[in-house]
Amino acid sequence: MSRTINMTSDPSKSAAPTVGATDVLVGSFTPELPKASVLVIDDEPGMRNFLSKALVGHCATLDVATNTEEAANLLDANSYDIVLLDNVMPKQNGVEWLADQRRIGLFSDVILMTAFADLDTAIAAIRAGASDFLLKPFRVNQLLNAIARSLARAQLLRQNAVLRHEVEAGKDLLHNSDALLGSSNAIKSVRAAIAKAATTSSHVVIRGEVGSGKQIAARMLHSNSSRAENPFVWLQCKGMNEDTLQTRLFGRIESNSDDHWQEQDGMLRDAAGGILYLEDVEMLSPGCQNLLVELLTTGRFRPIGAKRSVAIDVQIVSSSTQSLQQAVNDNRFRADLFYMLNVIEITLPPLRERGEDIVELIRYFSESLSARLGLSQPALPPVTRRRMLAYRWPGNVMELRNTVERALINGGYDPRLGKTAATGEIESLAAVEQRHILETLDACGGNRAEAARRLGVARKTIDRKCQAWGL
Ligand SMILES: Nc1ncnc2c1ncn2[C@@H]1O[C@H](COP(=O)(O)OP(=O)(O)OP(=O)(O)O)[C@@H](O)[C@H]1O
Repeated sequence: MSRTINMTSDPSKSAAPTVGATDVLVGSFTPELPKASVLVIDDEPGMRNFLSKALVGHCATLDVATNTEEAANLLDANSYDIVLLDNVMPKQNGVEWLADQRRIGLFSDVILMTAFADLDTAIAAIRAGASDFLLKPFRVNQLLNAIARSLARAQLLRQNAVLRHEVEAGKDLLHNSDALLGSSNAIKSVRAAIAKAATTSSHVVIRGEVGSGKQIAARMLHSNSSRAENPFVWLQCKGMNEDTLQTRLFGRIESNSDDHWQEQDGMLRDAAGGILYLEDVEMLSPGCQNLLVELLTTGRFRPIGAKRSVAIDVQIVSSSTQSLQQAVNDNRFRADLFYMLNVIEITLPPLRERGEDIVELIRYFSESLSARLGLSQPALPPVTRRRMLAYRWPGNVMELRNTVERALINGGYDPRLGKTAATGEIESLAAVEQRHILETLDACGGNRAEAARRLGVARKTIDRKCQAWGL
C-alpha cells in the first residue's frame, strides 16, 4: 500500500534524512508551491524520508509511493502537479515506467532523480517527458528550485494556452466593456442574476439573440466569482467536426509503434478551477455531449486516447441563441445534459426591448471607439438618434457597436439608418409603442407638440417617454 504523508504528520519521527538534511530554507520559492500537490516515488526509505521532510509544510499535498504499482494506483485516484521519480527501482526503471505512464495518461510534470548522469538516461528521460533532473546527492534548495521551475513553466504554458484561446475567440475583447452596460430594468435584472450565479459553482445557461451580450455576461460572471483568479476559457461549439471538437475540449494522447507519444492538452484542463464557456452549446456534437455527460456525472474526464481519467473542477457556462429545450425536443440535444447544464438560466433581453439603454450604449461605444481609433466622435443629430431608438436592432448590441464604428470611420451616421424591415416577429407592446412614437416624431420633424397631437396623447406624455429613452 502507498503511504500518504499527512500535513500534520511529523516526518522527523521517520528514519533520519540522508541527503542535505541541514539545509535551511530561506524565502518563498514560488507562489505556486504552497498550492501544489506532489507525489514522491522512491523505493529507498532514507530518500523518501528526506523528501518528505523537505516538502511537508511547503506544498499543499504530499503523497509517497514506495514502488511504481503504488504510484500508478495513486495516479488513478489523484491529480498531481509534480511527480518526483527515482530512476533506479526494482522491476522497472523510472524512465521506462514514465514512458508507459505517458501513454496511459500521466498529466503531471515529472522530475527524475538519478545518481547516474549519463547522456543516454538524459535523452531517454526527455523522450519520456521528464521536465527536469535532480542529480543525487542534492540539497533541499536544489529540490525546491527544481519544483519551483516546473511549476512556473506549467503556469506559463497554461497562461499561454488561455491567451491562445482568447486570440482564437476572434473577439475584440481588449476593447470591449467588461460589464453589461445599461440602466433599463431588464438589464438590471440580468446583472442581479449574474451576481447571484457568481456566488455558486452551479452550471449556467445564458440565452439570448445574436449579439445581445451573452459572452460579456459570462465574463462578468467569471470576474465576480471566486473563480476570477483562474482561467475563463471560451469554446465555440459551432462549425467544428466531431473529432476536432473532442480533441480541443478533452485533449488527446497518441502513441505510435516507435513508442513515441504525443499529448495535446484540452481546454478542460486549461480551464481547471475556472470557467469553461461553451458558445452555441446547442451545436455541440453528439460524441462531445456524451463525454460531457460523463464528466458532469463523475467529475472526471478522459482525454481521447488515454486510459486514465482526470478529476476536474470547472464551472460550465453555456450560451444558446436558439431554444435549447427545442433542441432537446428535436432529439438534437441530450435531455440529461440539458438539465445538468441548465441549473441556472439567465436570459438576455434583445436590445429593442430595452430602448432606454440605446443612448447610453451609443455614448459608450462612441467615446471608447473614438479614443481607440483616434477619430473624432461623429455628431448624432436628433433625427438619427430617434431613428436609432426606433430601429429593431436584429444584431442587437453588436450591430449597434458596429454602426457606431462605421459612423466614426465615415465621419457621420448613415442618413438611411434605421429603416426597419418588418420581420413578422411578435414584439412587446412597449417596444411597438416606442417605435411608433419615434417614427411619428420623425414624420413630424422632431416636433413633439405636433407628434402628440397626431398620436392623440398629451405633450407631457411624449416628453416623459423621450426622457426615459435618453432623448
Ligand atoms: N450590455 C452591454 N454593455 C456593453 N457592451 C455590450 C453589451 N451587450 C453587448 N455588448 C457588446 O456587444 C458585442 C457583442 O457582445 P457578445 O459577444 O457578448 O454577444 P453574444 O450574445 O455573445 O453574441 P454571439 O451570439 O454572436 O456570440 C460586444 O462588443 C460586447 O462588448
